[in-house]
Formats: sequence, C-alpha cells, structure tokens
Amino acid sequence: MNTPWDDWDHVLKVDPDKDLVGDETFDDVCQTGTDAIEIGGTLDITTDKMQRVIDACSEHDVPLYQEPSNPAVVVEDDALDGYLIPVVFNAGDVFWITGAHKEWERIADIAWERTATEAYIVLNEDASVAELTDADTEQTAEDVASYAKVAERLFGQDIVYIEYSGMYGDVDKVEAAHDALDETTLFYGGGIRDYDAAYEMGQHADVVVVGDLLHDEGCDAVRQTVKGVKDAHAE
Ligand SMILES: CC(C)=CCC/C(C)=C/CC/C(C)=C/CC/C(C)=C/COP(=O)(O)OP(=O)(O)O
Ligand SMILES: O=P(O)(O)OC[C@@H](O)CO
Ligand SMILES: [Mg+2]
Repeated sequence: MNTPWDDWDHVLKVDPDKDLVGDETFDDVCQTGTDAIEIGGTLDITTDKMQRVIDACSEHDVPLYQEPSNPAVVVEDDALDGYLIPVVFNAGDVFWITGAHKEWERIADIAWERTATEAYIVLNEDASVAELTDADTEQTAEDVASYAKVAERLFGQDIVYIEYSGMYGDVDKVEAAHDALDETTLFYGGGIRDYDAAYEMGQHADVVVVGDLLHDEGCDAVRQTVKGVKDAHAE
C-alpha cells in the first residue's frame, strides 16, 4: 500500500454506532476539511452500520478508510480507499496483537494492496478499547518512545497511534513517541474538543484524530480542530 497519510494532518473518526448532531448529514461530515475519514469504534459495530456510513460518504472526494474492530465487521467495498488494521502493542490479550489478524486471514480474501496496520499504544485505562484488549496503560514517556521505536524498527509499522480515546492525553508522551520515529507517521487520538487542543497536539503528532466531538458537538466544532492542527503544522 502507498502511504497517503504522510500528507495528512487531520483524520475524522466516525463511529457507525453513534448519531450525528441535529440535522447534520454525512454530506456535511465530508465537508469539514478533514484529510480522511476513518470508520470505526470498539462497541456494537456491525457490517450494516459500517455499510451505511460508507454509502453515505462514497459520493465525496474525501479518502475513506475502514478501521475494523474485529474480523467479522470488515466490509468489502470499492468505495473504501483502504483498511487500517489496529495491532494493539500493549494489549494483555494476544488476540488483539496477532490472533484476530490470523483469524481474519483464515476467513477472508484480504485486499493486501489496500491494507495497512496501525501500531496502537492504548493509554486511557477507562476507554472501551483498553478494557476490551486488557491493555497495560501504565506506560511512562520512555516506555511509549520504546514502543514507538520497536513498532517502526522491528515490526515495520506504517503508523504508530497514541490512543487516549475519550480523554485528552499527555503531551510529553506524544512528543516522546514523535522523537523516537524517523519514517513512521504518528497519529494521536483522544479528547480533542477544540482549536487549542488540536493545535497543541498538532505540534507533536503528524496526524490528529478527532472522534466523539463529531457526534457530540457537530461539524463546525470539527472544522475548528482541522484549523488548529493545520495551523500548528504550518509553523
Ligand atoms: C484483524 C482485524 C480485521 C481486526 C482486529 C483489529 C484490532 C486488533 C482491534 C483492537 C482495537 C480496537 C477495538 C480498535 C477499534 C478502533 C478504536 C480504538 C475505536 C475507539 O474506540 P472507543 O472510543 O474506545 O470505543 P467506543 O467509542 O465504541 O466506546
Ligand atoms: O473520540 P475521541 O476522544 O476524539 O478519540 C478519537 C480516537 O482516537 C478514538 O479512537
Ligand atoms: Mg469512542
């Protein structure tokens, strides 16, 4: 797979299990200025819910990626630009490191040329993803940097993803991960609610991921976060 995320600043993560705000539509969602839409969530995801979002976004130019939370929810659809597959580096349950991936290969005909991995480092102990994967979220900045380094050097990951889903994270840990990486793109996601937060994390992460804000506040709020990270990267 080529690496379009090298040129991204902002990703909008749409949770197919959550509603949009008021009378907003996916046409509005595709016009927030984000560089790509990632469709995924941890809980209560089904192929039907995934498909509904793909169909609603497929008419637009914004790149569309599925981020499946397990092999059973992967949707084969040409409207998708590709699949970003989490590998949870600090999972306690090995199923979320290689087990799910082995199962996926066993049951599916994988479009390898459209598939890439994201080396997740899960750091919010209260997030569903931490609970599901039994992640060891007690990691110092030094630990995070080492995870990032081995993800790039030993495991050849295209993307390292610092995941604080639901809370704003520790900037020092994001900075440490960024310093550890040469080529690999650093994603940061979690608790980005406004311009200032996006600007601050944008100073350290290559790509800032915004999720719940779309479902809680709507497209105008998301647009501010796009501006925040793009301003940080313009400096
Ligand atoms: C091999 C395949 C096809 C899939 C396995 C992929 C793996 C290892 C998934 C484990 C991690 C996971 C569940 C990722 C989903 C993306 C994610 C972290 C979404 C954010 O979820 P939360 O915000 O914690 O959950 P809710 O918003 O649903 O509560
Ligand atoms: O929902 P939020 O807290 O913005 O997190 C975004 C993303 O990292 C979740 O996987
Ligand atoms: Mg969430």
